[in-house]
Amino acid sequence: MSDSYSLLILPGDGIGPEVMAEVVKVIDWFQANHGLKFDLSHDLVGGSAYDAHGVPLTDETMARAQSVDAVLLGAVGGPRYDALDFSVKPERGLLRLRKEMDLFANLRPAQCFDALADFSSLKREVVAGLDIVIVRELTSGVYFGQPRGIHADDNNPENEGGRVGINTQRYTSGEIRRVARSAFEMAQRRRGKVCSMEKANVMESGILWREEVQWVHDNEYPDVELSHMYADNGLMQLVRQPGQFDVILTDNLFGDLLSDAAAMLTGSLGMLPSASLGAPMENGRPKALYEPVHGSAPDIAGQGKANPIACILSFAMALRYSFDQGEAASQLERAVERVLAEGVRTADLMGPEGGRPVSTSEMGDRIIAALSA
Ligand SMILES: NC(=O)C1=CN([C@@H]2O[C@H](COP(=O)(O)OP(=O)(O)OC[C@H]3O[C@@H](n4cnc5c(N)ncnc54)[C@H](O)[C@@H]3O)[C@@H](O)[C@H]2O)C=CC1
Ligand SMILES: CC(C)CC(=O)C(=O)O
Ligand SMILES: [Mg+2]
Repeated sequence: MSDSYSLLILPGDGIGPEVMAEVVKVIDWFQANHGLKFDLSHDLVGGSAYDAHGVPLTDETMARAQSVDAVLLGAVGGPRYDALDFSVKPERGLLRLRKEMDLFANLRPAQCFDALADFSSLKREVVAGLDIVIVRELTSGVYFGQPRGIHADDNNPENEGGRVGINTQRYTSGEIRRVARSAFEMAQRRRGKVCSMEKANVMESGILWREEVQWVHDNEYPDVELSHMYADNGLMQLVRQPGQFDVILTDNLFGDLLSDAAAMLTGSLGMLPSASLGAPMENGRPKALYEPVHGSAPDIAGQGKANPIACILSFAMALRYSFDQGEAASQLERAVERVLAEGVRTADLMGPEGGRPVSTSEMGDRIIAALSA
């Protein structure tokens, strides 16, 4: 194992740089107090890369991302870039990173800290103690399938407006099997249950998904309890009785929707971290990108209101999955838990009784203080 880990920091747009600044403080703390050494480099992605270079991700940044131990990303996008050509929209930069690094397994844990059980929009008894992981396929499906585009619908005089928009849901059996293995392995380390979600009742890709997940289960992980659910029912069940789930395995689009909904079980979208992992490299560790589940939150950007916890907990996932520093990861998670238990809240976590919310940087400082305590 190398004694210094290389980490590429891509803050991105909107609240991305604000929450990332707090993560950098946390990284500095671990360097100063934990004997860990990080070789940090910073670069642009999304709208900020477009502003500087005319593209949302340069080839140079892509090459750097391929060469480091891990990438940490804030968020991309914003209304300033809405009118750009689709090919250079900020989100294309992030999708290129995911695709070219082949980060097929997106782990999105949703944990309800006890101190926040009253801040979810659901009742305390529904969310208290919640601890689930969504394993979302990240490099295929309808976000990447061909054909795609917006075309003239020339031979269809009955189409008022005359255009057609196309996206294609496409999955190969190999793509399904490899992400299924990630979910089963995650379940083996947890409570041993996987629920796979698709729409096999109306989509052929859903039928293939169900069959291949079942195949991987029966042939390789028969010890894990596997169930299948249609994704629409799955989302309903997630808000009805989330505690019935351990690991949820699903495709790219459904995973995107399910994980934003799962965020509200934890109190705020500002709480949910994620790890996007590829196959193991020669050193045995996976290619990896860590990022909060949330976006660039243009409605609060630049105001010091963003909750940095999702991004900080994403770094905890990096400590665990890329740097083999499970104890340091747990220490950081406990520091977050302690700060929340002390009643420290950013604005997104304020209950109806109000109180004074802390700023993004105050929250970062409190977490550092808890690490030091
Ligand atoms: N991974 C990424 O970089 C993602 C980027 N986006 C992009 O972000 C932009 C905004 O998208 P939205 O749909 O508004 O989603 P969003 O996740 O940026 O915001 C949704 C709501 O949650 C709040 N929120 C999000 N993160 C928060 C945090 N850390 N602390 C406090 N409140 C927070 C926002 O203020 C907003 O009210 C779009 O351009 C979208 O494409 C969206 C999702 C993921
Ligand atoms: C590329 C992102 C904007 C898509 C998304 O919302 C996500 O991955 O959570
Ligand atoms: Mg999303």
